[in-house]
Amino acid sequence: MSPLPAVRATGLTKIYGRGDVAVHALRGVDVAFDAGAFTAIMGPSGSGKSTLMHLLAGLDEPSGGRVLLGETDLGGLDDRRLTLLRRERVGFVFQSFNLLPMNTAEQNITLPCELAGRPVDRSWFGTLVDILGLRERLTHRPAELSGGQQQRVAIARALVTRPDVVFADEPTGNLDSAAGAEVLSFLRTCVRELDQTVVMVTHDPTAASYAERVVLIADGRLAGDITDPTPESVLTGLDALRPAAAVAR
Ligand SMILES: Nc1ncnc2c1ncn2[C@@H]1O[C@H](COP(=O)(O)OP(=O)(O)OP(=O)(O)O)[C@@H](O)[C@H]1O
Repeated sequence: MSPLPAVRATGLTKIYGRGDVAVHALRGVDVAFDAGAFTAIMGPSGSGKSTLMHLLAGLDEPSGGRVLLGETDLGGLDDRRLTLLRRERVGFVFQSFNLLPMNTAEQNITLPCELAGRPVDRSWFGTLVDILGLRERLTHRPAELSGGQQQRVAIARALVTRPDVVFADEPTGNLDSAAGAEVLSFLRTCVRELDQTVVMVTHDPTAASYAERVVLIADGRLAGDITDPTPESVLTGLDALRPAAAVAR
């Protein structure tokens, strides 16, 4: 039997608004993300990537279909349970880092444990800090760190509770290409060496090539699946979506 995916969606639909102004952002998506894998989600602007990620992370409710985080059906959870699940079983990395400016790097990293009222697992914390190259930066505040270092702090923060899955939304969008490449290498190392699960939305084929798999979305539907992507294979996959996207509009 194959191991349970970290997160999966079946028949997922999302309609924003009603009647004439209704937008069908997702039109029936079936997709599973393996535990211990680094997957990128790509597709044209407006294809439904952010919507999919928000539904997978329990940040918004689907119009139809199901999301399962491990064995937990998110549809069966009330608001309080969903909040707890997001806090304890899901990690987030944003384009804009979202660190607390008055807190040190260490305080930013351990914040999710504080919010969950859980002790920090010091050995795991140490592993993360070493893998992410933050040992010498722990007493610095965000303003004293480079963009790449800030994003590495955000990655450590996302991983400190050992979540089932980390969702990264354009994690390199605010970084120059060298810092972006470094952050992506660190993310990949966290997946490979620490057996973490990362699902990343990106517009950048080079960023996507750091993942082990790229899931393509067009017009609210799954439109492709690339294993061991290269920037070239991702570009080819995206190019193939163009006519379909144009016809759909
Ligand atoms: N809150 C909302 N209300 C109404 N329509 C929305 C809302 N959020 C998204 N949409 C629409 O749903 C569709 C999918 O949007 P989504 O943000 O998921 O796409 P995306 O692929 O992430 O786009 P981008 O790459 O531009 O960020 C788009 O047509 C968008 O305009």
